[in-house]
Amino acid sequence: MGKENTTASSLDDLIEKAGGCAVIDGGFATQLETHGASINDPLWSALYLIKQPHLVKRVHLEYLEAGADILVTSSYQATIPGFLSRGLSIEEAESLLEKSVTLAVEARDKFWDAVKKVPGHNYNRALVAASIGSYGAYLADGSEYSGNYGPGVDLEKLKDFHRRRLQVLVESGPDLLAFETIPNKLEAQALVELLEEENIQIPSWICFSSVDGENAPSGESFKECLDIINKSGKVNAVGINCAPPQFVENLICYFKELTKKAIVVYPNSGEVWDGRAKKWLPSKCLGDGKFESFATRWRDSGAKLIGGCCRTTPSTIQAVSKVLKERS
Ligand SMILES: C[S+](C)CC[C@H](N)C(=O)O
Ligand SMILES: N[C@@H](CCS)C(=O)O
Ligand SMILES: [Zn+2]
Repeated sequence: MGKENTTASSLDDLIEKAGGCAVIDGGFATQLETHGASINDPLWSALYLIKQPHLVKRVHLEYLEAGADILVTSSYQATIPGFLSRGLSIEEAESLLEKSVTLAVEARDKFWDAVKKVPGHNYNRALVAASIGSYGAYLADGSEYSGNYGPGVDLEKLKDFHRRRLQVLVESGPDLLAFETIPNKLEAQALVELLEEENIQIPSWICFSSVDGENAPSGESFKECLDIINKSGKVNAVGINCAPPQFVENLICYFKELTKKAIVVYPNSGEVWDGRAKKWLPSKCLGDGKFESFATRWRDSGAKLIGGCCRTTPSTIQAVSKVLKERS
C-alpha cells in the first residue's frame, strides 16, 4: 500500500461529476498541425508557445467544445535547456512555461464562463493538466519510444532535468500534473522522488508509452515500474499514453492487477512515430468510430480517465465524450 494520498480531491471530484470516467483531450500537436502549424523542430509543439500563442489557446478551446474534461497543456516538449538552445534567456524560458499553463487556464475560464450560463448544458468545468514530457521527448530523437537514454543518464541527471520545470509549472497554477510517455523505470523513480522532494500538493498522473503492448519501451516490466509508483502517495493515476489503441484494453486489465491507483489511458491513433524523419509513418490507424467503441470497452475495463494522444483530434474526443457521457 502507498502512503496516504493527500492530493486527490480535485481529480476525484471531476471523475465523479463526469459520471465515473472523465474525458481527456486529444493530440494537442496534431490539432495545431490541422491549423497549418509546422512543428518539425526540436521544440516540437512547444514551438508555438513562441510562434503563435493564440493558436495554442484556440486548440484548447476546440478540445473543450468537443467535451474534454481535462486539458493537457502545450509544455510536453517545452524545457528550459530546449529554450536556452534557441537563444532565449532563463527568464524567457520560465515565462514560456508559465504561459503554457495560463493559456490553458484562460481557455478553460473563457469556455466555462460562457457555458455555465446555458441551461441544460452537459459540460464539466475542465481541469488543466500541465504536461511534463519525458527526458526522451526533450532529446527529440524518438527515445520516448525506446527508453534508451544511454549510459550517461542516471537517476540524479533525470531529477536535475525535471526539477526546475516542475517547480515553474506548479507555481503557474495548473490543477494537476501529467507526466507523459515515460519509457523506463529509472525515469518513473526520478519522478516519484521529485514529487516527494518538492512536496508537490496537486494531483498527478504518470503515463508510460509502450511499443509491444506488454512492457515499457525499455523492455522493463510494468510490474517493476508500478511497484515504484505504488509506493508514492503523490501519484494519483497511472496508465498509458501515445501507444497504439489496440494495446490498451489488455494493459488496463494488467494494470488493475498491479495497482489500486486510478487508471488513465489516452492512446494515439495507431500510427508510428519515425524519430529520425520526425514524422508519423502511414500505418493502420483507427477512425473516430472505432476509437469510440474502444473507449466504451476501456471504461468497462476500469479506466477512470480516457482520451486521445497524437493523431487524434477534437472529432475523436467528441465521439469519445458522446459515448462516455451519452451526449446527444
Ligand atoms: C510524442 S513524439 C511524436 C514528440 C516528438 C518527438 N519527441 C521528437 O521531437 O521527435
Ligand atoms: N501532449 C503532447 C503529446 C504527447 S505524446 C502534445 O500533443 O503536445
Ligand atoms: Zn502522443
